[in-house]
Amino acid sequence: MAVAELSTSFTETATCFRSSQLSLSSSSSSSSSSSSRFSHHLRRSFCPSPRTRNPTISCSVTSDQVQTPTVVQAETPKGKSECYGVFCLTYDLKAEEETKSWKKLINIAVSGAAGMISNHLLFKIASGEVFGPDQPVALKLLGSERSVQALEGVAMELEDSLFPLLREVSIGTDPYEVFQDAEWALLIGAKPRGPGMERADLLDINGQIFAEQGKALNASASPNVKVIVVGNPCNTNALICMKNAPNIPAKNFHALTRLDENRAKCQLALKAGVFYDQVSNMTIWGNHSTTQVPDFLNARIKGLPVKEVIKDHKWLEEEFTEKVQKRGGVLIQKWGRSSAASTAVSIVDAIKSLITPTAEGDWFSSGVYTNGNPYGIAEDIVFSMPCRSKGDGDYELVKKVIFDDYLLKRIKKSEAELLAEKRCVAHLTGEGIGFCDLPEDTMLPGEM
Ligand SMILES: NC(=O)C1=CN([C@@H]2O[C@H](COP(=O)(O)OP(=O)(O)OC[C@H]3O[C@@H](n4cnc5c(N)ncnc54)[C@H](OP(=O)(O)O)[C@@H]3O)[C@@H](O)[C@H]2O)C=CC1
Ligand SMILES: O=C([O-])CC(=O)C(=O)O
Repeated sequence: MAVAELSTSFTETATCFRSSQLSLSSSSSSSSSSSSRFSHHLRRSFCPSPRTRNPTISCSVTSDQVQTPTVVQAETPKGKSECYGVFCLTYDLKAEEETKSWKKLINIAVSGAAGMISNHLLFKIASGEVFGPDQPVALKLLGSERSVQALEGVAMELEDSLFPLLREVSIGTDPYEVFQDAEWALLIGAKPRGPGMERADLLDINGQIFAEQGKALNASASPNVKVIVVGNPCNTNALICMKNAPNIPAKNFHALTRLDENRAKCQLALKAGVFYDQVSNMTIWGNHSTTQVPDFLNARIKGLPVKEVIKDHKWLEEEFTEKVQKRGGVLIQKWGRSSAASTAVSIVDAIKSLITPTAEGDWFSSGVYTNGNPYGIAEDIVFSMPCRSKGDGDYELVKKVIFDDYLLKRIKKSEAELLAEKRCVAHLTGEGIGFCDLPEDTMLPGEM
C-alpha cells in the first residue's frame, strides 16, 4: 500500500486509540503488515455491533459508510480492563458474521496471561485451533501490577499475528472487570511454590487468589461460564473458586488433569510400541499431584485392555504409575522450568473435549466436583474422573468402569490427600477455620 494512502487511513483510525496507546499505534503504522491490516479494517468498518462494549469509543457513519471513530474522553479507573491497541478499533462484527457465517463472538478470560503457559495457549485460541474456524473470539487477559508491561507485550504480539478471528483483546488487573461476561475462564495464574515453601502456605496463598477470582466470576461472568483451573494446586484451587461462586453451577468447574492423561497415554504407547492415538479410555483419578492414579485397568490399547497388550504388570503397577506421577518433575530437571507448551496443548484438549462429542466408547479425564459420583468417592471435593460430553460444554461421568484392589487403594490415597487439602483451606471455602494435616509425601507433579 502506498504510504500516502496509509497515512490518510491511519489519521482516521488513530483517534480510536486511547492516549496511553498512541505510541503503540503510531509504531504499528510503520510496519507494512500492520498497514494493510489498518486499511483492511477501514474498508470494512462500520458502527460497532451492540456486543462490542467499549465505553470510551463512539463512531459515526460517513457518506461512504466508513466508520469515523471519535474518542469520548473518559478517566480510566485503576485496574480497569482496557481494550488493547488495534483491538480498540471497532467494526460491524454482525455484518461479518452474516457474510462469513461466523458464530456469535465468545468471551474468553485468561488469568496469568503473561505467564509461560498462556504464551502458548493464547495464540492457539486466537488462531481458531480451539473453538473452530468460524468462531470469533474476544480475549480478556488478567494480570497484576507485576505483569502489566508483560501483558502489553503479549497483546502486542497478538496484534502482530493478524488473526482474523481475534476480534477483541482487553487487558486488566481487576478480575471483576476482566471476567465481565466471560463464557470461558481459564485460570492459569498462581504463585509458584518456591524453595522451602510449605505446601500449606502455597494452598493458602493461591487459595486466596482463587477465592477472589471465584467471587469475581460469580459477580461478573456469564452465569454458565465454564471454568478450567490450571494454577496449582489445581484441584483444591478449583474447589475454592467454585465455593466462592455459588451462582455458577458446580459442574462448570474443572481442574486440569488432561496433561496427566496425555502423559499416561504417551507412556503406554511407548511401552506397547504403538502410536499414541491407539491408546484410549485413559482415566486419571484424583489429585493433580504425585498421588494421582493413572488407570491402566480400564485403559485400552488398540481397543484391548492394557493388561492384554502389556504383559509386564509389574511395570504397570510400579514404573508406569510413578513415571506419570513424576513426569512434571523430570521435565523441570531437564528444561529448568515446568511444562508450558504441553500444558497449553492439554488445555486445548480439555476445552475441545467439552465442545466436541466424545467418540463412541471413549472418555476423557477432568478434575470435577464429586457430588453424586457413582464411584463412592468422597463428596464435596474436586477429583479427576472419567467424563464424556455431548459437545455442549457439559459432561457426564462414565458409569461403566471397573475397579480392583490396587486401583481402589490408590484412589483412596489421593482422596485422603484432597480431603486434607480441603480441611486446610476451610477458611477460604466458608467452612470454618483451616487446619492443615497434610500427608508428608504430598507433592505437585513438578516437585520431586
Ligand atoms: N494443572 C496442570 O496440569 C499444570 C499446572 N501448572 C501450573 O500452572 C501455573 C502457571 O504456570 P506457568 O504459566 O508456567 O507459570 P508462570 O510463572 O510463567 O506464570 C504464572 C503467572 O501466575 C501469576 N501469579 C499469580 N499470583 C502470583 C504470585 N503471588 N506470585 C507470582 N506470580 C503470580 C503471574 O502473573 P501475574 O503477575 O500477572 O498475576 C505469572 O505470570 C502454575 O501454578 C503451575 O504450577 C503447570 C503445569 C501443569
Ligand atoms: O508442578 C508444576 O508446577 C508443574 C505441573 O503441575 C506439572 O508438570 O504437571
